[in-house]
Amino acid sequence: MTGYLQLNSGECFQGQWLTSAPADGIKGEIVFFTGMTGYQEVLTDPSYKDQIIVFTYPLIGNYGINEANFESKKPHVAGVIVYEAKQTAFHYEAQYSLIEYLEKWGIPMLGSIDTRAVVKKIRSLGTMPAVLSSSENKIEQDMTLPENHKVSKVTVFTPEQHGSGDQHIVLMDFGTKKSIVKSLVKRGCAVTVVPYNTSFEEVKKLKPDGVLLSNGPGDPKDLQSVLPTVKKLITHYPTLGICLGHQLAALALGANTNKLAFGHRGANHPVVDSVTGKVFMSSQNHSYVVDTHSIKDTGLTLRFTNLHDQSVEGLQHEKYPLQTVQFHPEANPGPAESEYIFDEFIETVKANNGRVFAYA
Ligand SMILES: NC(=O)CC[C@H](N)C(=O)O
Repeated sequence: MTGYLQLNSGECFQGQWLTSAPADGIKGEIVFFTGMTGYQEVLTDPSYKDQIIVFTYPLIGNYGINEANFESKKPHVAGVIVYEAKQTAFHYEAQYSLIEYLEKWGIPMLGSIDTRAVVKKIRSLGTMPAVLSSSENKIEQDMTLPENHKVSKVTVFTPEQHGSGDQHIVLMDFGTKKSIVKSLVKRGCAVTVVPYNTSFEEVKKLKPDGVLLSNGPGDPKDLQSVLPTVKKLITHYPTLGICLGHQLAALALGANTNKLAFGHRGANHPVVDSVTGKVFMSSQNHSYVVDTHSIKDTGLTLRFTNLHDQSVEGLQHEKYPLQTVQFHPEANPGPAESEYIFDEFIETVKANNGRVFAYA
């Protein structure tokens, strides 16, 4: 059955539904992911909440969907665009085909789309609102995306415990990926995942040895209400910020964030670490970046830089034991070369030895 993708810039692409067609048009910000594999992790990463995702690799779904690689309990994307998707999964661990999985969750997937042409538009005009619908004529004129608080839709409602060990990490959940929790648990940490709006006093009662600010969807500036708490956490506990968590740490300390034209979403973004002098490939999924110039006079120092566009990939602080990264050290999808960020964090936490410091 024929379906259409219409971009806010006016172009309309005709394709074929690979799942049931959505009853009404599906609206979302259109973004593209360049990795060849890892679609299961992308679909279930809460940072993609309500976005329409274009997979640039031309054949998606070969190995199906398994039980091991979910990044959260369900898919969060609004819709999926591919050139071709496999009807049947070819992998011994596959539980569903990609099509069955999306069908189960009511997420529409449109195939036979010239994804290269779509990506070229997004690359030149930037990410934009888009609509998926079944009728060319029914396409909506009003492409404005509704204002919604995405983080409150993907955070846990009550604290959750994972793992056990001597180091207790409180994970502020702005839409965390399971791989972040796993990365801490496998290093012998007890992790308490708490709702994104948990107060400093509540976190303190949990007696953390360290705090992790998670990834998550949307514009970091929509989360002004949590910035005072984020600042207090950074000034009292060893802290690691990942992606949205990195952006929130920067905002809380007085730096600024901007929106990139079309973001970084893929599994092979080169980043240089100014401490080791080494370059590694990183897994990325973000639209916003910390403005390089804005870190001046904040006490923040630049540690990681993106080698494609020189954008900020990670920060430290002159005084506080803070490390932030724009990329994903937990990988999934993508290379695990930057996992050492977790090792460093645990070392910092251990060296701090449970001390609750309070910097002025
Ligand atoms: N993966 C993330 O945490 C993304 C952060 C933020 N929502 C952005 O798009 O920049």
